Amino acid sequence: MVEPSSSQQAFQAETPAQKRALSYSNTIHQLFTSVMQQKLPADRIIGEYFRLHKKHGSKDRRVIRESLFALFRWWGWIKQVHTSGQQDSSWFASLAIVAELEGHKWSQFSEAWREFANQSERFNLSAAAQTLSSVTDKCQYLQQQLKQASLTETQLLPDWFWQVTNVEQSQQLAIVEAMCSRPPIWGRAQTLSQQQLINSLLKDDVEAIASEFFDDAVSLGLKSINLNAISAYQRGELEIQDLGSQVIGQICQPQADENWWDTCSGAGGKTLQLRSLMLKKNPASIGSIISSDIRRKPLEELIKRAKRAGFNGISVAPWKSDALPVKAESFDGVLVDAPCSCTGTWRRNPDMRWLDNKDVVLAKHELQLDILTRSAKAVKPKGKLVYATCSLSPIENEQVVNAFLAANPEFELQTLQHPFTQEAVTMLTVWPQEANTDGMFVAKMLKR
Ligand SMILES: C[S@@+](CC[C@H](N)C(=O)[O-])C[C@H]1O[C@@H](n2cnc3c(N)ncnc32)[C@H](O)[C@@H]1O
Repeated sequence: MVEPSSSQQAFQAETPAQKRALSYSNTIHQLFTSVMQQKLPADRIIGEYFRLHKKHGSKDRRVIRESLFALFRWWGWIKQVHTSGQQDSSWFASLAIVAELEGHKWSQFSEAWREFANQSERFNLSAAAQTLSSVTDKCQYLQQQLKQASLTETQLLPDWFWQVTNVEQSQQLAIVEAMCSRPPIWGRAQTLSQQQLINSLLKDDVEAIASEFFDDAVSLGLKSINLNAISAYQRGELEIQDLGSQVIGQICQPQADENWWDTCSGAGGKTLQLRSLMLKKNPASIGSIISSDIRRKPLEELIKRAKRAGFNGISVAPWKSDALPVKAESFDGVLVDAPCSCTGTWRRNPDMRWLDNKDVVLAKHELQLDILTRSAKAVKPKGKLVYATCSLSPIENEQVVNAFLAANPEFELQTLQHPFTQEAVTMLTVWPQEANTDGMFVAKMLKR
């Protein structure tokens, strides 16, 4: 971590709000610099900071966290303002601008940041005259504030994102709009019905809304929640899983008596969904799932989560995509949720779009194809093979599936109905703007 700079001496803070605004600014600058220099996720840096600095109350944490994430969300524009890296007038301008762009409620602090910025001749910032709801409104507001800048909406995502995604121009604005807002927290009713879960959450003062797309999905809104204070979570009746990610289990459509292999299960978000879907079809389901991953820790976490839900039928088999850890040609279904660039999760991690570069998309193609090819050997005749990623790039998606199919003609693509748009497709990309989710990709193949 870098030491906070002594901006207090350079900028005149007289009122209590100005003093507080300077103190927040120091902390946010320290965290921002750490993320950029160490190239580590902002979530991790901020989590570690709050663990070590217990003095911050919940309001302080909110101002610091939301301002930090906002800087990354709007960095495509802000980097044209804050060019020095120092805690100078351009830094205060950046803080004031992102508070305005996000409509943050702490106007006493954003006013102070604006006053500090305006002490320099470079800036003459004013608050927005009205609520800025669209990215285009925001672009126009900022362009008026910064006459020398040349701003466009597509700058809010790195150039290389547009190069690796083949997005039609008519769709670009909708994608930027989604990528510059946060999706809600999505949950899944794991052992209860959707309505039973909503009723149970209400008792813990959490208002959940039923998803119109899946009868076990609920939106828990945008406010951060303390899961440990929610009884449905403690009893394993609720799992947190983005709605885009839930598409994958729905496409797998496991039958109650099937056996599945989840080859890159991580901590088992999708394993648990598969088992829940089996048990909802038949509470006496004799189906089973074997979950594998290169990392052992998440597999331990998966066992705990399965126990919390009271799920039988789940076991783990670590592997590192070498020799099969399971019996060949023995599974009704194999799910390959492959490691990828995670560009589809940028709404929740806006810093990653600036920390990563094009290489993250180009680097995993061979590994993805290798994992898919090896995993496919476990599918039995007439069995299903599902390939998924949370990438929005055809390089990690369609190109991997096409290369696999060319070398493995015994598999054929199945036509799918996109659950949000109802389109019939063979390769399904969930775009974040379709249903307020993360982005995902899925293709389902059948073994002849
Ligand atoms: C997209 S994540 C899986 C997320 C998980 N399925 C879920 O729903 O929460 C990809 C996983 O692949 C694992 N992985 C990476 N390389 C691997 C390899 N060579 N063999 C097996 N698993 C691997 C990672 O550890 C990571 O947990």
